[in-house]
Amino acid sequence: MSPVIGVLALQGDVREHLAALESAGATGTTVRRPEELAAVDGLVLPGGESTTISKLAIAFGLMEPLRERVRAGMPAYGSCAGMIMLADKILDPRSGQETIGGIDMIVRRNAFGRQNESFEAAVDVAGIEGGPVEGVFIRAPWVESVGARADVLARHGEHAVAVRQGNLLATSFHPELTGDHRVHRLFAAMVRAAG
Ligand SMILES: NC(=O)CC[C@H](N)C(=O)O
Repeated sequence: MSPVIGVLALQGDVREHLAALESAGATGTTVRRPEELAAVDGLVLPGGESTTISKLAIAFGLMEPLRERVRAGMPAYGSCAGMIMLADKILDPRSGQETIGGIDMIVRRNAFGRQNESFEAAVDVAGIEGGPVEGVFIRAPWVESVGARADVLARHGEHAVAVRQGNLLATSFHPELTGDHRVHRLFAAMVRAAG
């Protein structure tokens, strides 16, 4: 059976992730309410603006349910702002900014520069066959440091840009914008394996 994977739909590039999940053989659905979160097998946290996503998650009563499901082992994949949401710690949070946490790492927001410094780069990701993926970096975070429980799957230059810890996966870049669905296939396989 194809797993049902939610996309947190508070803000950000929700549609692109839903399309990428469908192409990866999963069923995608939007999640805005705790009841919707309870019904999915895994969750994608899209890119957007992590400060806004944090505020809306609190306002929608989703922050605690998200933390509980992640703690209980629900697979989650965060791209860009979603990576920030899965980090245990932000180096430079805005005041009041919270994360769901779960990955033992410290991230730096906007580390690769501003919007007009956005770029694409080929990124070799451990566990993804068939050559590098095209990474789209838009005001992307990088991983400043990871703890012992997290594995770095990819780097761009010196900096970690893809990390996995158990059922949690995070990338600095946006695979949903490229038409290459291998990262979503990897995540769908993680969700199937957890089910
Ligand atoms: N494309 C993105 O998701 C940008 C992330 C944004 N810079 C943040 O702090 O959330």
